[in-house]
Amino acid sequence: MSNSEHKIITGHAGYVLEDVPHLSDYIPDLTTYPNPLQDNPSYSVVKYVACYVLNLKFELILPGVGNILLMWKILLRKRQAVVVIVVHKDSSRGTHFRRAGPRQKVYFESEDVYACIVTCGGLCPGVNTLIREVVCGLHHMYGVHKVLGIEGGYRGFYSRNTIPLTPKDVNDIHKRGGTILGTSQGEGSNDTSKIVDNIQDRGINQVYILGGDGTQRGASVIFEEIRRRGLKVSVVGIPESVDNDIPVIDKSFGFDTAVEEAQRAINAAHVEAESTENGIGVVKLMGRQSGFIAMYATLASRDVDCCLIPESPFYLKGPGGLFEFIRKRLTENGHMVIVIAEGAGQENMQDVLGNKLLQDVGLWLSQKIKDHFAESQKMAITLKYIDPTYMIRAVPSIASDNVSCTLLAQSAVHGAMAGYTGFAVGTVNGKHAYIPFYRINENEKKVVITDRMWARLLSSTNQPSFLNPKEITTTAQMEHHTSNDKPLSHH
Ligand SMILES: Nc1ncnc2c1ncn2[C@@H]1O[C@H](COP(=O)(O)OP(=O)(O)OP(=O)(O)O)[C@@H](O)[C@H]1O
Ligand SMILES: O=P(O)(O)OC[C@H]1O[C@](O)(CO)[C@@H](O)[C@@H]1O
Ligand SMILES: [Mg+2]
Repeated sequence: MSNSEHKIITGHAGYVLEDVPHLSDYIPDLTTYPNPLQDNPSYSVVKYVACYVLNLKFELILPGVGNILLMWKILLRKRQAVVVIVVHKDSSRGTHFRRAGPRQKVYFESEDVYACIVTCGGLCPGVNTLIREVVCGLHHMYGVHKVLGIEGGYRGFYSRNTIPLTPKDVNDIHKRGGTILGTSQGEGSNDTSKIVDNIQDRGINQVYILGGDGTQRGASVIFEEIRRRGLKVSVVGIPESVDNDIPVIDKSFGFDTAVEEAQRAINAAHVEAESTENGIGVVKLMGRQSGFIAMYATLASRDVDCCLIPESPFYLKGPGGLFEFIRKRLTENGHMVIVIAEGAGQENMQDVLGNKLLQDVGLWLSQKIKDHFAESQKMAITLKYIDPTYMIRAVPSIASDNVSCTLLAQSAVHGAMAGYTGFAVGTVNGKHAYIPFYRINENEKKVVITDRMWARLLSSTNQPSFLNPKEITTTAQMEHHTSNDKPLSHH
């Protein structure tokens, strides 16, 4: 299987499984071992033993009155139980991914596993939790005792010291923000060949890679090189984006924490704004390419009068423009809060020659508002600008993200132990799945401004959409294709 080839299995009723690579694809006659979880007392009490997600076989299609029933029979080894999964007609079509979870057979003996963890790219709440849970998952579920932390991102493989990681070492790291391993950013800041040499020389056979889009592209290249060399090494990506802009997956870990933390800035802006006559609070939030943080922080807060995101262009002057709306809201309420994602309004920030100005959009907008109301001299305003950018991602993750990270780490460990490789873990339509790297790396997820969620936001703030009906139709047509890309369900 070359880089350009994907492992795609098709079935009846338009069923497509976009599968992930497996060590046995390129290494013949690998020995398998019973999954040690079968003797784990914690799992023995699980009634339905569905923790063993067997490699499902498509068995039979029954056309029904409204639905086509897809029946998958899973013979559970331990209890000989039969589970039938029913999938509705529409969801049986389209793309499916392999369900994450422990398998009956593993491809590594516990004492032979030598795992490593590396964290790259920008920070995100929850990274330490993931490190902790990969270490603890390997240790407690599979009896793996050799786990190495690579310091300082990819280049740490060949230029930095490593740290042995035991459950004791990582015991309370999830209570801290950042990454205990350190990180590095920037394309081209690694050397794949040297990384794989290092993996090979050390005898590492499981590599857990935490990081954003660039990191996952790097993981894919490392996997390709490992496969080219025929090494028995599982490469697992755990994609991260505080902006929640990873395609395919439902939500990225750390996003909820960032939205929670953003509330503190919005609350402060609101307190400042309502304390003075015609007070305006402007809060700039993360999101260079997508406005999910700004949108969810606005929906959560209810104190926000206007939310501006990269996906929804806006204009300042004239009827339907931002200045008109600000004047109206100040007249009605006496104060207002504006949330702006850092990538919003780039189309406005050009010099007279049309060149892009590399400015802080929050500062730019604040100045424009001040200038406008100073010039018109009919309304004195007081504007306070808050920029909590890095504060919202440098915090420890909240409880719900800790749970997500724990489960993601466990899915990652189960996948590697089962011999899968070259995949990313993530939640798709509510279920953990093993997703091929090319799917994670194909594009960035955006807020779809013709979708219900943006409509809900507009109705909650009652702000202008800044779009005329013709533009809305065009946008809807363009976005129809992208929103249809999401897999409907999975294997
Ligand atoms: N296209 C690529 N191919 C191979 N490796 C890459 C690629 N892009 C980035 N990398 C590697 O991944 C590391 C992290 O990438 P990058 O700095 O783009 O951050 P990221 O993972 O996208 O996270 P964030 O966007 O949150 O900063 C880089 O330092 C580099 O080593
Ligand atoms: O300055 P850095 O470390 O690149 O990170 C900032 C960026 O990271 C992102 O969250 C993307 O992960 C952007 O929205 C943000 O501007
Ligand atoms: Mg990136």
